[in-house]
Amino acid sequence: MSDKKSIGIVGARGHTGAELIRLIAAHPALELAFVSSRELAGQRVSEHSDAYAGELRYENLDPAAVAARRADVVILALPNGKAAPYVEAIDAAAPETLLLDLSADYRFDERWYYGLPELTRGKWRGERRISNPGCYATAIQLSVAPLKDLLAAPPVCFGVSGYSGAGTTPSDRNDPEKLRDNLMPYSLTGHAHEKEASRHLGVPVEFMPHVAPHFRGLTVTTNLYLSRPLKREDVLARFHHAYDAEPLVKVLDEAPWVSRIAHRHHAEVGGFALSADGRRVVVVATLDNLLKGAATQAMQNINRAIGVDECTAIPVRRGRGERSEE
Ligand SMILES: NC(=O)C1=CN([C@@H]2O[C@H](COP(=O)(O)OP(=O)(O)OC[C@H]3O[C@@H](n4cnc5c(N)ncnc54)[C@H](OP(=O)(O)O)[C@@H]3O)[C@@H](O)[C@H]2O)C=CC1
Ligand SMILES: CC(=O)N[C@@H](CCC(=O)OP(=O)(O)O)C(=O)O
Repeated sequence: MSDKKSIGIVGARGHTGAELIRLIAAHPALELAFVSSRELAGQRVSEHSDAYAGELRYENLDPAAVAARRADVVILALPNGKAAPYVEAIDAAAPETLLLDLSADYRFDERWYYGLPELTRGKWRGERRISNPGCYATAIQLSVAPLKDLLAAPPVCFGVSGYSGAGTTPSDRNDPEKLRDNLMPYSLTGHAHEKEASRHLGVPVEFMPHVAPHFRGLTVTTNLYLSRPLKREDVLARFHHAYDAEPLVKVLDEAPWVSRIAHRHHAEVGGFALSADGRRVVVVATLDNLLKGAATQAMQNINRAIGVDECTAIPVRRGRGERSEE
């Protein structure tokens, strides 16, 4: 009998579900027990994922059926607003299940651990309910946290995402025709990730998202006014101090490019352009919204909760102070 933990994915047809299947297929301590999709029910997972070689087929599982499987771990990768019936069924029938939700539904719920490991792992108290952060919200928080004590005004964050960020439900924001040669602004005040980042940083931020014609990867460029002047080396030192021990956050001298982050598991933070008076700094962050912005971060959180190294099955190479992925 396998001593691996069983894991199921609800919403496994989607962009993040596909990345999770890839990560789990290579995981030494996890075994894919079920994958739920209404559209792909009956089809072999191996026909849709080149990373998975087993016999498993997609199934259409309702909340009661998911809970009845009694998997050790369940990931919900559903559109926003759809998680509650699954959470309720698991709470009732299998409360010991480790449950991770990728949507925004529990990011403001005090009973759930908000898992942005580099910033919140010290707050994990063994919770079995984990809310995975939003993609832009991850980039915003990683950009602001090292300077949080020096803010003279709310940071202003300009975000540009690839259209995989908008999921697979058809909309203007994932329509390649409408995005062709275009940059589409949306939710310019009050975006959910503005509220999420403000809540978890504990300081207000202002966020202006856009979607672009590329498929995956996002950039957040953040303008921060400081309460006292800093030199560029001081800013760099703060970011290095915050992230040099982190395998999945790289601090760069130059501003990172989104074209270099697709399919990579880490976030990059760099640029650090200062105004002449040292009171304004601009920080640029990139990450792959489907990986560090979703599936990879979920895997970090699950790894920690099942008691294995946080980077298990995440392709990261460490050593000599320089961390880069395989
Ligand atoms: N895309 C991204 O960059 C990021 C996404 N997230 C969040 O992760 C979650 C998943 O995102 P993503 O993978 O992009 O979404 P997709 O739209 O690509 O996939 C959604 C999945 O949910 C299933 N689904 C849709 N509606 C329902 C329903 N009513 N009941 C049951 N299943 C349903 C779909 O499969 P089927 O229809 O076959 O059942 C599909 O498998 C979302 O909450 C999103 O906000 C978080 C960070 C980044
Ligand atoms: C381009 C695009 O549309 N991106 C999504 C963010 C994706 C994400 O992280 O979503 P959740 O917070 O919903 O989990 C958006 O702005 O809503």
